[in-house]
Amino acid sequence: MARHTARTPATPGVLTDPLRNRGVGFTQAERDELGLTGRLPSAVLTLEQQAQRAYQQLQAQGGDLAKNVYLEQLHDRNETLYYKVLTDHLVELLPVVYDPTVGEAIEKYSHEYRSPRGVFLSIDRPEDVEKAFATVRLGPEDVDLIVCSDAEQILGIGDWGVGGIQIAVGKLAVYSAAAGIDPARTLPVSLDVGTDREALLKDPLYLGNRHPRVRGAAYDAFIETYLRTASAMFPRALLHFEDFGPGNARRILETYGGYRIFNDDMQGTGAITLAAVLSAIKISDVPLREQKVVVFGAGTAGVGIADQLRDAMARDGGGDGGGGGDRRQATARVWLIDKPGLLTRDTPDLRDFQQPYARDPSEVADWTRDDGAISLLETVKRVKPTILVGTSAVHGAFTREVVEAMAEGTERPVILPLSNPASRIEAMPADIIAWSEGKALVATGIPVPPVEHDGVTHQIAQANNALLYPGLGLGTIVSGASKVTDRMLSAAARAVADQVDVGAPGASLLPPVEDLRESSAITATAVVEAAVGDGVATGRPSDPGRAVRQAMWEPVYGPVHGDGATA
Ligand SMILES: NC(=O)C1=CN([C@@H]2O[C@H](COP(=O)(O)OP(=O)(O)OC[C@H]3O[C@@H](n4cnc5c(N)ncnc54)[C@H](O)[C@@H]3O)[C@@H](O)[C@H]2O)C=CC1
Ligand SMILES: CC(=O)C(=O)O
Ligand SMILES: [Mg+2]
Repeated sequence: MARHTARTPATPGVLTDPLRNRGVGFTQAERDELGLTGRLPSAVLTLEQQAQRAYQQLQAQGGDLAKNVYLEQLHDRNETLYYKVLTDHLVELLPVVYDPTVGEAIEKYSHEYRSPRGVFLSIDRPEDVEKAFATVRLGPEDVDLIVCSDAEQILGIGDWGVGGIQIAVGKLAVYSAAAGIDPARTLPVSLDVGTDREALLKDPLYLGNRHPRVRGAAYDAFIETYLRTASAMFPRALLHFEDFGPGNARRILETYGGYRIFNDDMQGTGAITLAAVLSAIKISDVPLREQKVVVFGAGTAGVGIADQLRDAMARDGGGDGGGGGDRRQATARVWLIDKPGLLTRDTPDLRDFQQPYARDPSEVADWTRDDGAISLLETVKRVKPTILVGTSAVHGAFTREVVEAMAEGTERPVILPLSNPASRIEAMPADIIAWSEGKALVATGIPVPPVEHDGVTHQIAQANNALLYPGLGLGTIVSGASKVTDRMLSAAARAVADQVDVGAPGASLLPPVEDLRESSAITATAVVEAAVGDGVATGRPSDPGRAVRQAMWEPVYGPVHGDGATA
């Protein structure tokens, strides 16, 4: 007797395409038109009702990682609904889809994997780069933004191989939720060059290339193939680089400056830190040119920050930040500390980007050394810095002694433990504020609740590049800027700082996350104006503020598109 296998009817394409799917949000007429008759329960819900249900389901998840996984599944099912939930609850959900939970999602990627999102490019098949991009079926005018990562230095948690796709996904979610960049016009990309993490290489479920990281000429050729192909196929796209290792991040940015490229860890982080410093100056009254900056952790982010603070100090001294005496003087107001302690010209194996800041050994000849190294504490005591930046991913590096020495050396020390995720922060704000007796002006990379001290509520600004790069990206897209210039970065930093009122005691140094959409629009407008001023804009809107707001996508159901439609 013939055997009959029960068959589930095939799901219509529109229900499996997250950009078009609305599930029970489709009206009866739309269901008939799209061939969905009888394929959904009878009720029709509004987007608001669907968002309520999704939010209830989200609350039932046990813990932030489970919430992240739930939201990613929603993202893969119905993108409009995902962004509706995310934007309606941005303060609560930003830490779930982004920093710090995204770090955990990346570590567990191969085990929590449900479905692919993004474009996976493998160094073992560079000839497939064009073919892979062709599968997204988007034309040259259809892509505004691509975020890629090779995942060598994810946040402060190191090399996570193909799991790094989730940092690209998370960064794009912030772009769309915070700055209204249309998610249909964005692509997350994994550049899978292998991993040096033994545990991943040995994990039978690991989903990436199972070999050590490829370096040298083959790596460079792969990056070049990516850049050449992406910019030829999608010439309007801004190419955002995220969480590359210190050896590659800056080299790629400098080598390929001719492309429309942006390194978030260097440029975005530098600009948001400059914004926090500009706000702090309004409180401390110490002019920018007189600041003294110690950076602990002189890698991609640390030296990116040093460069932007240095250029801003040089401009404040009367220069253009581009060269000459002011720049030299500003450089001399920055001290870098890395694993060997304070970096001096005779420190072995200095990286090329650290060299400009390395101190003259004669200047520190009588400073105390531990095992030959000049410590952070000794540097703080000697230099009396006004600003201390942490980008080392060393938890607890800002000890009580260090914070007390900062507070002894200057009236209102600016202390910025910027390392992510929470397990890597150099010190918690509650400690910094207590140890400095309420004097320190603090901002952190992760979201931190306010701190009460001596009758003052200190709002802790989130100095995470996410508070700046969405507006910067939107301004770059709206202006059609051919590159991201230094002036666009400093305009973004100023625009962010200008939104802050530091009049009240304990005021935050940066705008709050709940205002991120409005703040991003203001930042984007300043970026468009700077792009026009710098002569790199290819579009010149007569009213930049209006053009920015008109360009911002919102999560609402628009016209429906049947199978075969591209929108
Ligand atoms: N708040 C924000 O927006 C951002 C924060 N970050 C955070 O900054 C941290 C560093 O990130 P990247 O610069 O990309 O990494 P990186 O690897 O390029 O830099 C880290 C640097 O810290 C140094 N370091 C490690 N141990 C040290 C020690 N014991 N003493 C002194 N220096 C030490 C390393 O040698 C390296 O130069 C991460 O935690 C990351 O999450 C990075 C980008 C943006
Ligand atoms: C925020 C960010 O880009 C980082 O921690 O790497
Ligand atoms: Mg990063």
